[in-house]
Amino acid sequence: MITARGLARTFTARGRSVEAVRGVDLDVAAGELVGFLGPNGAGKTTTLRMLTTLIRPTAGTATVAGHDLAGDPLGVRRGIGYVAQGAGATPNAKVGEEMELQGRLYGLGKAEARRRGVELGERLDLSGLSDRLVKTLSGGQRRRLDIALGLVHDPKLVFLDEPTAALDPQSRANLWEHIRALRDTHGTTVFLTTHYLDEADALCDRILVIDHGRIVAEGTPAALKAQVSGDLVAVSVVADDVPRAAEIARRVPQATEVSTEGDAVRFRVPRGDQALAELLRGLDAAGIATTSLQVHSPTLDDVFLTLTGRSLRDADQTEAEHVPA
Ligand SMILES: Nc1ncnc2c1ncn2[C@@H]1O[C@H](COP(=O)(O)OP(=O)(O)OP(=O)(O)O)[C@@H](O)[C@H]1O
Repeated sequence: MITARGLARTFTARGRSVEAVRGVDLDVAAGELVGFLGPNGAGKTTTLRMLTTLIRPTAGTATVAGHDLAGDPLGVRRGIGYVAQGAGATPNAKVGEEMELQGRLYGLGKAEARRRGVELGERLDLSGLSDRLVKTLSGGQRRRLDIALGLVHDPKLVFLDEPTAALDPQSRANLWEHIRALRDTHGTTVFLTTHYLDEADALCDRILVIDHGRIVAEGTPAALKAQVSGDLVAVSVVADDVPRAAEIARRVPQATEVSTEGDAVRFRVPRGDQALAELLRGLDAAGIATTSLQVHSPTLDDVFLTLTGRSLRDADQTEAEHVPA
């Protein structure tokens, strides 16, 4: 559905050159729900704007929804939906009118545009709102309307730029359901940007992590997290037993970074759940009682930290501090 090779974009602003995207390779298959994750200023929106024909790449090639980006931008535009950040419904228009207008802009007849508006309204929980002014909608309803407008021509591929930015947790969870349904019920390929770790983790089949205009990691959320040094296992025992417990931990297959602190023994292992059984058997055989046991799985932030030496949250902070006023 998307293939991109060496996609790059440099901006020149106030005599200064900014390499926003520095050679991105992407492959997205039909029916995938892919997340493009990175801190503010990483190059997510610029990549999306290139893939949706809104800006031209400085270098690289891409095929999007079966059409060559440079050779057939109109074909790309017909085949995709794009829901931009803070996307575009007119505040003083009525919801129903806005949907119908969008359908007409895509060349649908009046009756067909109206029918399509009703159908999308039902799909995105907007039924009963068609006479409401856009500006009176809640944040969640507004985002669902933006998505409905992006789907009016029934694209097989939809790009969502920060779809849940600024929504409260309940509206975000609700929107995730709708985004999942796009793929699960309608087979739509979804490519979305986010800088929310939990969103990428909960929603996406596959994640591409971008930083400073380059893709630094790619995989399923589980595979990415497994790349990090693994789960952290912590076991507490009676203080006198700590040296023996540490010895038993060292014998757990694939255990690394075994350390002790107070009454706790900690180590890393690829699969914490499996290691736990092994560890408990060893402790039991040695007659050592445990007072607590914990397994911490790595987060996507740990992945980013391992790859870049910075936390995603810190990176966001750093970028935010550099945004000119
Ligand atoms: N039109 C432009 N002119 C100059 N620089 C730009 C322009 N658009 C983007 N940039 C710069 O390119 C870099 C990447 O920006 P981009 O908007 O793609 O990041 P992003 O990952 O989408 O961030 P956010 O999460 O904040 O939307 C930033 O340094 C940004 O300031």
